[in-house]
Amino acid sequence: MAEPKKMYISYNNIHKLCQKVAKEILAKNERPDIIIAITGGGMIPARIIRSFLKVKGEKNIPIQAIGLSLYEDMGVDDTVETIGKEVIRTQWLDFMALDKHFDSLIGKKVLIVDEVDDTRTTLHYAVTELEKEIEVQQKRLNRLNEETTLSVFVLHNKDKPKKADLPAKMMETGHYMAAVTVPDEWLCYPWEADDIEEHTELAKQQGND
Ligand SMILES: O=P(O)(O)OC[C@H]1O[C@H](OP(=O)(O)OP(=O)(O)O)[C@H](O)[C@@H]1O
Repeated sequence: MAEPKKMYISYNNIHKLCQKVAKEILAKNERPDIIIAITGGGMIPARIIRSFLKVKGEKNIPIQAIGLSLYEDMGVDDTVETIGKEVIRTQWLDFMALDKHFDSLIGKKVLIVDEVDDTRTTLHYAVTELEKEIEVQQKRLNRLNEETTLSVFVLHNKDKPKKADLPAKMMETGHYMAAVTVPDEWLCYPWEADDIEEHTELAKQQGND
């Protein structure tokens, strides 16, 4: 089988994509109260966008990390059709280190960040689990009237059939933000590059600098 086409992305390009989306978020007056980075790919974009979301006189937005990894689930029957991908949770939210008023996500604007939306399996898992958790806490604390807004920011959305969905409301209200939609190619991020100079040059040649 032929190798899929490779798309090289530079650090500068990532920086600019974060800046573009941050501007859009601030223009809509939807500065998040908390950023949730999906490790590992979401960590660098989360850190960059936080700086662009900084507003004078306002506290820095806290970043929390959740660890989600796609695990090849070979199925019981070893045929191609049964091969799926399962999400494994390796790390979750921890409010202990935050300001004491920040005891949950209830009533907050939450920005979930990852680098790529490929089959959408990971984002679906993250959003579903966070929604479930918020609902449980709302019931427990009797805070049912507070509205929580979950948004998603990814650098790249691959234009392909997805294996899972995100809430229709999120998609319809502009709370799903992909800096760019790209063909279903092999995305080469700079943090994986052996030779960053060569990588950056290839990204430049493709206009991704
Ligand atoms: O849309 P999906 O098909 O779910 O794929 C996207 C996910 O896959 C990658 O994570 P991976 O599990 O490879 O871990 P990593 O971020 O640590 O590299 C990537 O960082 C996304 O989280």
